[in-house]
Amino acid sequence: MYESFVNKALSKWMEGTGDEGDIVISSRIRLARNLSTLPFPHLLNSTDAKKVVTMIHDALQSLQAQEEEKDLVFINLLELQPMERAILVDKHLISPQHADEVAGRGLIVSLDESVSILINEEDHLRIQCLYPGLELEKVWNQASKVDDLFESQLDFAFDEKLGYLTACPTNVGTGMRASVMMHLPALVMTNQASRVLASLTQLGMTVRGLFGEGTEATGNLFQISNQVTLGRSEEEIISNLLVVAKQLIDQERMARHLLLKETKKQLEDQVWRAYGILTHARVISSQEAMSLLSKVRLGTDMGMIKTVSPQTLNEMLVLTRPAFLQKVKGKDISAFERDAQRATIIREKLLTEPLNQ
Ligand SMILES: Nc1ncnc2c1ncn2[C@@H]1O[C@H](COP(=O)(O)OP(=O)(O)OP(=O)(O)O)[C@@H](O)[C@H]1O
Repeated sequence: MYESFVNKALSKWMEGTGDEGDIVISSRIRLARNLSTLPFPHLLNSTDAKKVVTMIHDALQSLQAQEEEKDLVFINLLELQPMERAILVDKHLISPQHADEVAGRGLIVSLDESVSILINEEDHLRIQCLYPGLELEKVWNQASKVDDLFESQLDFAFDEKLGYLTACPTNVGTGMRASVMMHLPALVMTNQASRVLASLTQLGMTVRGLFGEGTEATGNLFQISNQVTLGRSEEEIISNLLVVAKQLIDQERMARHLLLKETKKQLEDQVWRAYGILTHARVISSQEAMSLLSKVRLGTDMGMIKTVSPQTLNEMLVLTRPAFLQKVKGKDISAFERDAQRATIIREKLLTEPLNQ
């Protein structure tokens, strides 16, 4: 069953749709929950870790017996090859940490891949919901529904004063991290990104790279999320993030406008050079591909390139990652072979979409 999740590159969050979809790639809500009867994952022995997985799997089966959440699928991560788990990371269905240590861990995913539940990652349950565009309320409604369903079957660790109890004290309270992944190339090109993003910490926000905590921003993609989970309601956290996201969208739009007004030719040159390299290169590193794809995306959003769809660009975020390239070849390949395979995939994808100037 898990094959369908690793065979296709496209997940719902990459559809390139949703509110402000030209700047906000995706919105995510993650809820951290723990069973009241067992120690947190970092203190679990392997027998108890298996017990947690079984209890959550049983809860899912009992929900399904009541005709609830029929499209959720349980996946035994031990059945997957490391390369297949890496694909789930690239699709943002699991965190890099969850792919590394798989014994005593589990995963539940919805068929459209908008919901995934990580079992025994940092907490017993990490319920995550992902949608394309700026759709925080929609993701919150979905995450909250899944949370309620599992809470109807399981006893979650909860304190009247503190709220939900979590392995890391920074998540106590709502256990919620709300985040938006934003494409901010014009703020970077006009040298405003570092200043603007640094100021977000004063507003209680964290800025992370493409794969979350401890990862670099690449391709001008930034993940912005709430830092505080305690003493605020879920709705407050979401509305604060929404305000911040909207301000960033305005600033990015202003920077795009400025680039168009003052340096239109240079901007067009950069966009078309990026398109030219991507459609002709024979060998390309992941870093270079990400940076050029960001420019093509900007050119698409600003109406310079008319035929490349946002969905194709999002899909390439996964298709050009090492794990997927390896999967396409069906065997382990060297770094050089990966770079060559990446160039071929990008060329073929971009050139099948006829060029319109
Ligand atoms: N808006 C988003 N769109 C797509 N993927 C996201 C988004 N926000 C986070 N992710 C992905 O979710 C995974 C986990 O992200 P991150 O480490 O930031 O949060 P977390 O693990 O939920 O929180 P914490 O660090 O508090 O434990 C990463 O793979 C990251 O890329």
